Amino acid sequence: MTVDTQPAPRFPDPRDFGFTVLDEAEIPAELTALVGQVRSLVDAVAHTEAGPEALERARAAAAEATAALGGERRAIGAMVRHTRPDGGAEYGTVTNIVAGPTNPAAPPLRLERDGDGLRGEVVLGGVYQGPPGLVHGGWIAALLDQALGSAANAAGVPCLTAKLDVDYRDPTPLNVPLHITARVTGAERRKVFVSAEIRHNGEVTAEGTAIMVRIPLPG
Ligand SMILES: CCCCCCCC/C=C\CCCCCCCC(=O)SCCNC(=O)CCNC(=O)[C@H](O)C(C)(C)COP(=O)(O)OP(=O)(O)OC[C@H]1O[C@@H](n2cnc3c(N)ncnc32)[C@H](O)[C@@H]1OP(=O)(O)O
Repeated sequence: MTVDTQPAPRFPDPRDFGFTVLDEAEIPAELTALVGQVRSLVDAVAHTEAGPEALERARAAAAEATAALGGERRAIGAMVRHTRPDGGAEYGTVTNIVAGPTNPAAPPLRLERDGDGLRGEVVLGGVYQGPPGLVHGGWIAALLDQALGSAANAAGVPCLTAKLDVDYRDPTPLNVPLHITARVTGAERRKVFVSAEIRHNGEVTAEGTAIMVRIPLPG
């Protein structure tokens, strides 16, 4: 048996490649609170049965809130740095649709290191619905892709998904804690092989495997 004693490579600093990077501590608490409020609003709008007057009041308040933010916008591609307890850094885009901390459309999924992989927990409400009472299959794939990509990137290798396979084993319910795990299972030249699962109550509802391909970085 071969034991790999190589330390994981350090993820390159995206600033060295022209990306804007903010530390997650730089995200104002007021923005985090606003993002949470907008998530609640989206859920309320999607499910409301309020009458016309209440709907018009809510629309006007939403228009006012949009105007209050002015025209100042963060650049597309801006990244956020998360510093792990061991001092290492992990990066993602700040508006990532699955995990972005400033994106109200993201659940968000937060992943942390667990042994040689990652794990996280997420609850998806009715705005992630596909079949009645169940999570949309595309969102299941999105959760798995994020976990798979994060596992490969957490191993210090900037890479993109080249191939994603999803097995939908059992229906994935809404409004319950979903447990997600992901790990690197192998590597060959520029390919990194990764595997992930979504579980509810300990039962696997979906499994994903992917081939991630390392991005050639200049220099
Ligand atoms: C320091 C700054 C870094 C900044 C960037 C940070 C990254 C992210 C950081 C944090 C993220 C956290 C998590 C994110 C999670 C979400 C992930 C996503 O959603 S990714 C978006 C969707 N995916 C795409 O848009 C890819 C589109 N495809 C491509 O760009 C190319 O096809 C690419 C790069 C994948 C490969 O193209 P080629 O020209 O560079 O390389 P070729 O030679 O074709 O392939 C290399 C090897 O890969 C295999 N390969 C390529 N495609 C394959 C496929 N579909 N199936 C199987 N193998 C494939 C080939 O057979 C070859 O293997 P052999 O070395 O010969 O053994």
